Amino acid sequence: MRTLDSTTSLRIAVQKSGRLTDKTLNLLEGIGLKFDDYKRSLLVKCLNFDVELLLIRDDDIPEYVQDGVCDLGFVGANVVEEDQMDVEILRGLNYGVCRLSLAVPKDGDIKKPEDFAGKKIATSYPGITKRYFEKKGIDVKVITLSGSVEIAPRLEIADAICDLVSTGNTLKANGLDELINIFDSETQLIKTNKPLSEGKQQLIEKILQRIEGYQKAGKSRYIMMNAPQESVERIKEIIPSLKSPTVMPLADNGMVAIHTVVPLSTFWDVMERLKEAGATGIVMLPIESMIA
Ligand SMILES: Nc1ncnc2c1ncn2[C@@H]1O[C@H](COP(=O)(O)OP(=O)(O)OP(=O)(O)O)[C@@H](O)[C@H]1O
Ligand SMILES: O=P(O)(O)OC[C@H]1O[C@H](OP(=O)(O)OP(=O)(O)O)[C@H](O)[C@@H]1O
Ligand SMILES: [Mg+2]
Repeated sequence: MRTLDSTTSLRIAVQKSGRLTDKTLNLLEGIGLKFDDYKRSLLVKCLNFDVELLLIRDDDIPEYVQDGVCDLGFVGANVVEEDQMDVEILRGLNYGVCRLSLAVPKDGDIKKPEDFAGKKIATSYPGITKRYFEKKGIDVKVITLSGSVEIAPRLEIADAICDLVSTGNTLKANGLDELINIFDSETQLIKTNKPLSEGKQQLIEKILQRIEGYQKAGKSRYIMMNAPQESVERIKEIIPSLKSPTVMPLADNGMVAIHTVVPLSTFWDVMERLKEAGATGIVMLPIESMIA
């Protein structure tokens, strides 16, 4: 086992190849970390920070972080919850959003949790599934499969399944109905509980602040518009600004330029009302990062 001292780089575990890989690497690049060609190696040096990425299977990430082989890891909450490792969850990251659900063959006789008593449930998440039924005091037989779980009822290996669902298309394609959502998941940033050097702790703090800025920016848009001076007060009322808008006079008499930031969720509503209030030339720009 590696000893964690100030001379080693901050090591971050990332899924090597799967649903979380591109989004995690985009996030890391989005907060300003630059990497060499990460497709070629399993251990990738960061070019501008004392950081390295370890690219591994997602199932291995919580254990690597628990053992201090990696200091941080990006992994689904479903895997963290399944493995019950001793790690700290630093924050949720709003991607890889899915749920772990119990699903049953259409028109079958399982309709509620009690109906699962004595039934066989196929899953890649035996820990979460068993704990769910143990809490309810219902006896079930859990069959662990590493993939293609949805096919198990048709092969008569199981009466029901417990698997990840997002759109529900995979369930539908296999003639299954989603019955009970037992766990909501998203990607999480996890940290080792092993002692870390002062330098690493500071770097983690910096990474966390940048992620916060990056997440806020993703949910906001910078907007610019022109408007008659007399519309400014009405426009200010419409814009649910994070900060008060910047208002600048234009060369055209009586016209001003207004710049501000709006939450993406309200953008289209705000845009329509701004037009009604007399704003013209409305431009929306994505924001790369927002520091408080
Ligand atoms: N349909 C989905 N929609 C959104 N997120 C999902 C979906 N399916 C899985 N995820 C999330 O993405 C993570 C990785 O999924 P993926 O299918 O790439 O894992 P895997 O096949 O176990 O990969 P590995 O080879 O690394 O073990 C899951 O643990 C879960 O958190
Ligand atoms: O509700 P849906 O949007 O259809 O998504 C659900 C499917 O996504 C995941 O599999 P994935 O596609 O990652 O394949 P894998 O299990 O083979 O890795 C999960 O295991 C389900 O099978
Ligand atoms: Mg996996």
